[in-house]
Amino acid sequence: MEEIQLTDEQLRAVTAPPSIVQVVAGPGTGKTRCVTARAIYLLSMSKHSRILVLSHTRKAVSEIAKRVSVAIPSNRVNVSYRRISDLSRVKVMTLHGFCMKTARILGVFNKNARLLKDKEKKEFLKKCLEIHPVFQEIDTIEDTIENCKNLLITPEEAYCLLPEDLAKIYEIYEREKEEENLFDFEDMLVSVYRKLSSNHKLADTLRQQFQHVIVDEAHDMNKAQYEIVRLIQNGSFFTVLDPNQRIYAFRAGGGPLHRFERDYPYSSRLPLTVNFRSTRKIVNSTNKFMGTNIKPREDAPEGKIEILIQTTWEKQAKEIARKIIEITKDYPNETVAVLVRTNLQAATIAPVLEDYGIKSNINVEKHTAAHKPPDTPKRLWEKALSVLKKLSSPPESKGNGKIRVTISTIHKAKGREWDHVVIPDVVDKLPCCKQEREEEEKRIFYVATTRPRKTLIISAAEECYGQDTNPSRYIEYFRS
Ligand SMILES: Nc1ncnc2c1ncn2[C@@H]1O[C@H](COP(=O)(O)OP(=O)(O)OP(=O)(O)O)[C@@H](O)[C@H]1O
Repeated sequence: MEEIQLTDEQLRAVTAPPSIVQVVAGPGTGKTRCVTARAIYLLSMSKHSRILVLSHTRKAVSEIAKRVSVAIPSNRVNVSYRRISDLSRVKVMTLHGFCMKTARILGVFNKNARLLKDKEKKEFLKKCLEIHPVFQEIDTIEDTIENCKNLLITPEEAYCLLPEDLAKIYEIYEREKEEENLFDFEDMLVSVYRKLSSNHKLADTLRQQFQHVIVDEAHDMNKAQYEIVRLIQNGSFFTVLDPNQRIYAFRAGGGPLHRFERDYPYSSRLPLTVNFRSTRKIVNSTNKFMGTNIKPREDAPEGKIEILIQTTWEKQAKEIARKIIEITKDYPNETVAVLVRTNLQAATIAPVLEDYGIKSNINVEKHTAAHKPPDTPKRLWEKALSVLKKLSSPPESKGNGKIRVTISTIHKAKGREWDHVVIPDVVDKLPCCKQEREEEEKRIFYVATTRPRKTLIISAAEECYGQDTNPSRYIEYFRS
């Protein structure tokens, strides 16, 4: 059993009366810690209450579930130990998992309906494009349809919002899918929302099931998810969020953020102001970069930030490998992560590290797939692939084979932390990467730079995947 230590401001959030509470706080300030402590606190308040904790990723869900199962609250929180031992009253689920389960309970799809898996979806969409050709990249069409559904926009409404061709293909996709008795991932959200919003009795039954709803990382909820949670919460609704870590806008995430205050005008908004994760230097630089004012914890060490600039991508990758060997020699039991924007970066850096005896656990996202990104010219793509081959040339020095690092996309790294973090390819325009809007790119970089506990290494090359590049302007904020 592990006691959860809480500061005064964390304690205030955890023990706020069960009503509508929004904890708005920066990275490393203990939001996830508060989610865990709040679940246990609510569990202890009544022997009948049931608590639903929702998060976005399976990793986050298993982490919260693990923490809830081994945690006891700080002795400053008055709880009944007998009550908190009944963990069956806390359900920790992903938002998608919850919607899937609810869809099944509500019987929103008929018995023979089949889920259209991601891989099949593209093939299915191609068939629809034979009925009505649209001269756009298939990925763009797929994203558009997905986003419409996440925003609860019907095909009829899409005609007022999108170019006619895109609205038409959305309409055809929906029609053909229904005819073939198929449904996709987003249908689960849309159908659950429609069923609950049109049948108040059903929504009421669900509301009786959980007396308290807690949502972690609420800044990445899309409209469909937000509306569903709104329909099933019963007046005790605790959310934690950081608007500066909103990195799923490209999938319509974060849209409902501004709705919260309007929908819940009497909610309590509680801040957390101290970062417990990172060194002073990291907290101060990320503050400067994002214009935030988060305090480092009192005993935070000064720490260091290193900037590496190399002439070529290959030299950069080798320098990163050497740095990792150096770090793990000094701190053999500490964790190291290389955080990237794209699957291609993960695929290209892993073999270089391996040549140096560094093994990688790769954690990439299907939405940043390593297939050719839509706006990459064929010539550039071939060059990028040839980089992969060239990297098999013998390196200068080998590691001892015992070093392990995590290579993760930044999207998969949210909510996580490591002792040492390397961010490669911090350039103004990364080739082979479909860049998001400036503000979103900034938030993505912010998420990456706020993951390390001790060392942050920011790296760039003047040539990436065969293309001339400039080190990003972002780097200036991290120089001493
Ligand atoms: N009161 C505290 N005392 C000591 N350590 C703490 C305290 N609160 C949080 N921490 C530690 O600080 C780190 C960050 O906490 P947590 O992951 O809960 O932050 P977060 O706000 O969810 O971060 P992010 O938004 O960046 O994911 C963790 O290692 C956690 O154990």
